[in-house]
Amino acid sequence: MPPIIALDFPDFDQAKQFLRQFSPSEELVVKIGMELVYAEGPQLMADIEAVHPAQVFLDLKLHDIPHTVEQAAFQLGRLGAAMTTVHAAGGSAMIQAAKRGLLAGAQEAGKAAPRLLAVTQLTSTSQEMLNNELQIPGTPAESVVHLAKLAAAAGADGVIASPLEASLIRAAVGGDFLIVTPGIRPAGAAIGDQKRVTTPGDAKRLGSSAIVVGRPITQSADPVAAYHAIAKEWSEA
Ligand SMILES: O=c1ccn([C@@H]2O[C@H](COP(=O)(O)O)[C@@H](O)[C@H]2O)c(=O)[nH]1
Repeated sequence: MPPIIALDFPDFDQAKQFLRQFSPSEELVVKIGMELVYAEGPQLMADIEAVHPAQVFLDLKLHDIPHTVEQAAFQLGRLGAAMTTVHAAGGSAMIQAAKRGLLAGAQEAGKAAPRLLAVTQLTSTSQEMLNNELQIPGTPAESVVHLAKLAAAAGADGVIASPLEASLIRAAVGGDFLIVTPGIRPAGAAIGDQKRVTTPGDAKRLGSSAIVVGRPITQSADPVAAYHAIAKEWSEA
C-alpha cells in the first residue's frame, strides 16, 4: 500500500485544493479524521471520491461503551471506507461491538466492511507521559504489545502504533495482522507533537504494514514532490 496521506485540513475546500495537485491516475490512500469530518459531515466521503478516486481511511478513533460504539460503527460501516479506528483501551467488548456494527452497517449498504484498526498508545505519548501522567507502568512498547494482543483476540484486523513497536507486535500477534504506523518523519523534518517517530525507510525495515504521513506532506512547499519522495523511500526500503 502507498503511504497513507493524513488529510488534516479544516475544510473540504482546502482538502480539494490539495488533492487537485495530484494526477488523477495516481493511486492514493487518504486518511480523514475528526477535524475534517466534524467540519463537513459524512458527505465528505462522496465529495473526496468526486475529486480524486482514492481509498479512504476514516480515522474517528471511537472510544465509548460497547453499545454506543456498535451503533456508531453501524453508521460508519454504511459509508464505504476501507479502514476505520477505535481505541484499544476501550477493551475487548467494545472492539467486538465495533466489529459487529461495521459488518452490519456495511451489509445493509451492500458494501465491503472497513478493516478495523485499534489505536494502541498514541505516537504522541512518551515514556514519561505514559508512566507519570497516565499512570501506566512499563515502556510504551510493553503497553502497545499488550493492547495489540487484546485487539487481535477481540477480532480487530490490525493496530495503529509507532513503527518502533512493529517488530514486537508482529512477533506477538503474527499472521497478516495490519500494523499501520503514523509517527513518520523523513530525515530532517519537524517532529512537532509526535514522540515515537522513525523515517519512512526505517518504518518499512521495522515491519510496518503501512505508514500514515500528514504534515511532512500537507505542509510542504511542494506536497506532490514530498509525497513522492516519501513513497520512494518507503517502497525501496
Ligand atoms: O497514534 C496515532 C494515531 C493517529 N495519528 C494520526 O496520524 C496523523 C499523523 O499526522 P502527522 O502530521 O504526520 O503527525 C494524524 O492525522 C494523527 O491524527 C497519529 O499521529 N498517531
